[in-house]
Amino acid sequence: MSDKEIYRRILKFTNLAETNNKIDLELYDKYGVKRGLRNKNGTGVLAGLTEIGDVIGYNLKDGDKIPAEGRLLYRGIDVKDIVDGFQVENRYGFEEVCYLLLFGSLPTRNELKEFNEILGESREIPDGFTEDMILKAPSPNIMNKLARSVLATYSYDDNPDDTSIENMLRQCIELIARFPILVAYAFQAKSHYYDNKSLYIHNTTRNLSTAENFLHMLRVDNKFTKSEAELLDLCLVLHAEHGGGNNSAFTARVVSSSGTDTYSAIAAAIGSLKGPKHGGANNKVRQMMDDIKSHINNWDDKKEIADYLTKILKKQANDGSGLIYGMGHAIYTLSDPRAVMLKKKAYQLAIEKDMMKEFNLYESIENLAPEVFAKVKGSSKDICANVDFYSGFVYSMLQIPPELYTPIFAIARIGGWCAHRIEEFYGANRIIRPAYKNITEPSEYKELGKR
Ligand SMILES: CC(=O)SCCNC(=O)CCNC(=O)[C@H](O)C(C)(C)COP(=O)(O)OP(=O)(O)OC[C@H]1O[C@@H](n2cnc3c(N)ncnc32)[C@H](O)[C@@H]1OP(=O)(O)O
Ligand SMILES: O=C([O-])CC(=O)C(=O)O
Repeated sequence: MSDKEIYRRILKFTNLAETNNKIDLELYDKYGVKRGLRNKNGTGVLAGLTEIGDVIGYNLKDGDKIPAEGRLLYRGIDVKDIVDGFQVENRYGFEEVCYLLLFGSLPTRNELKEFNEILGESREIPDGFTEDMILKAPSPNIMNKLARSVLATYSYDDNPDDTSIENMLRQCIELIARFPILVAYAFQAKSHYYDNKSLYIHNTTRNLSTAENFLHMLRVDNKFTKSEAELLDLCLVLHAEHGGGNNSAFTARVVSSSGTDTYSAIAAAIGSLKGPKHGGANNKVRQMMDDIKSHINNWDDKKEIADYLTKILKKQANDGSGLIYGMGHAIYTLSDPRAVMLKKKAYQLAIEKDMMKEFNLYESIENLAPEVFAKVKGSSKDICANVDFYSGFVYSMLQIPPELYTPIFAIARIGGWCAHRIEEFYGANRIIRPAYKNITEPSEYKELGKR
């Protein structure tokens, strides 16, 4: 059968699939179902307890949501204080944050040293893995390759299904240590096999920080500056964790709750993070900005920008999704503290690199989007720039290519996912199994000839 014929038949089935998979949105109200596990006022349905991350975006007064500036706490400590703490001591912070997320308290100097040494030792990936699992099976998408590499790791692990806490911790620490390598090699394979570039497979290092090691593996000449590594380290710290309800952590928790192995749960979380409404939004912001730049004549003309944002919201421009990527959040209302910090960095870098024209365009979009959103959608929902809005701009100034924006998010978030897996497994210890109400009328099976 020709491809054309297959396509024609699929189109026919598409109409059926479309017609038979629509659920009348009013039924959600009728049966009291919380669509997207969200309450009427936009707050999330309470689905669990956690001690890992706390995301604060509003206050509740008599059941009403009162918008507030955003705050993010890791194990009860404000992420801003964590950042100030390691920066003032002129050291890297990501490993300290992973320790905090996994074990629940800040490490002493000696504990941090021991933890860093284990991470360094765990970077070594199994013999033959790079050749057989990465170079022989590249992917045009690094997140896809990362998920497949995590699943493939199962068959290189002598004890993959042992869910004792010590074995799970070993697997988690190895994944935290190896994500930068898996991402760097997946990127090199993609560049070589899909983009016709030379292949660079640099050996990993033991004594460098996670951020330094990643830049070392990524750059053709292994070179990077201290300030570049510090900037990447800050990005990793800011992306490491976001509570139990964010889509990828919740995915890791749902999958873990069935009792399955670490690799299955983490591969599923990677799949979630890849989505354009979650971690994939950072690359979508970059594509949207390219689209906006190519359609707007005067980047200083606020009306022209607002008109184009209106078109985006009406699904008449950009990718037709109707979304202004990098804007809006399920919890934050007035501000996402990570976006505030990344914006400051973006501003400093824009001055240094003579990119203020571009920075100003980002800022205009950030400022105009909420009012255009309110006007077009007739919604009183507060939307602010989220972590994905300025991160790509920052990465671009580190000469990091766009296809690595979301994988870098994963290199950071593996810390949070592992903490949530362990907490779900040992804290909650119940298979997550909500209910779905079936709303179809019962019908009879008919013989093939009588349909
Ligand atoms: C790391 C992260 O995951 S941060 C988030 C990254 N994602 C993005 O930047 C993508 C753009 N933003 C969004 O899609 C949303 O703001 C989300 C998914 C992040 C959060 O959404 P929520 O706050 O839960 O809003 P919810 O899904 O209830 O949407 C309410 C309405 O606002 C719309 N909306 C929310 N944000 C946006 C946006 N940025 N652009 C256009 N419409 C938006 C929704 O499409 C929906 O419209 P509808 O009722 O017509 O279907
Ligand atoms: O909390 C969310 O819904 C998404 C988010 O910002 C994150 O996971 O970092």
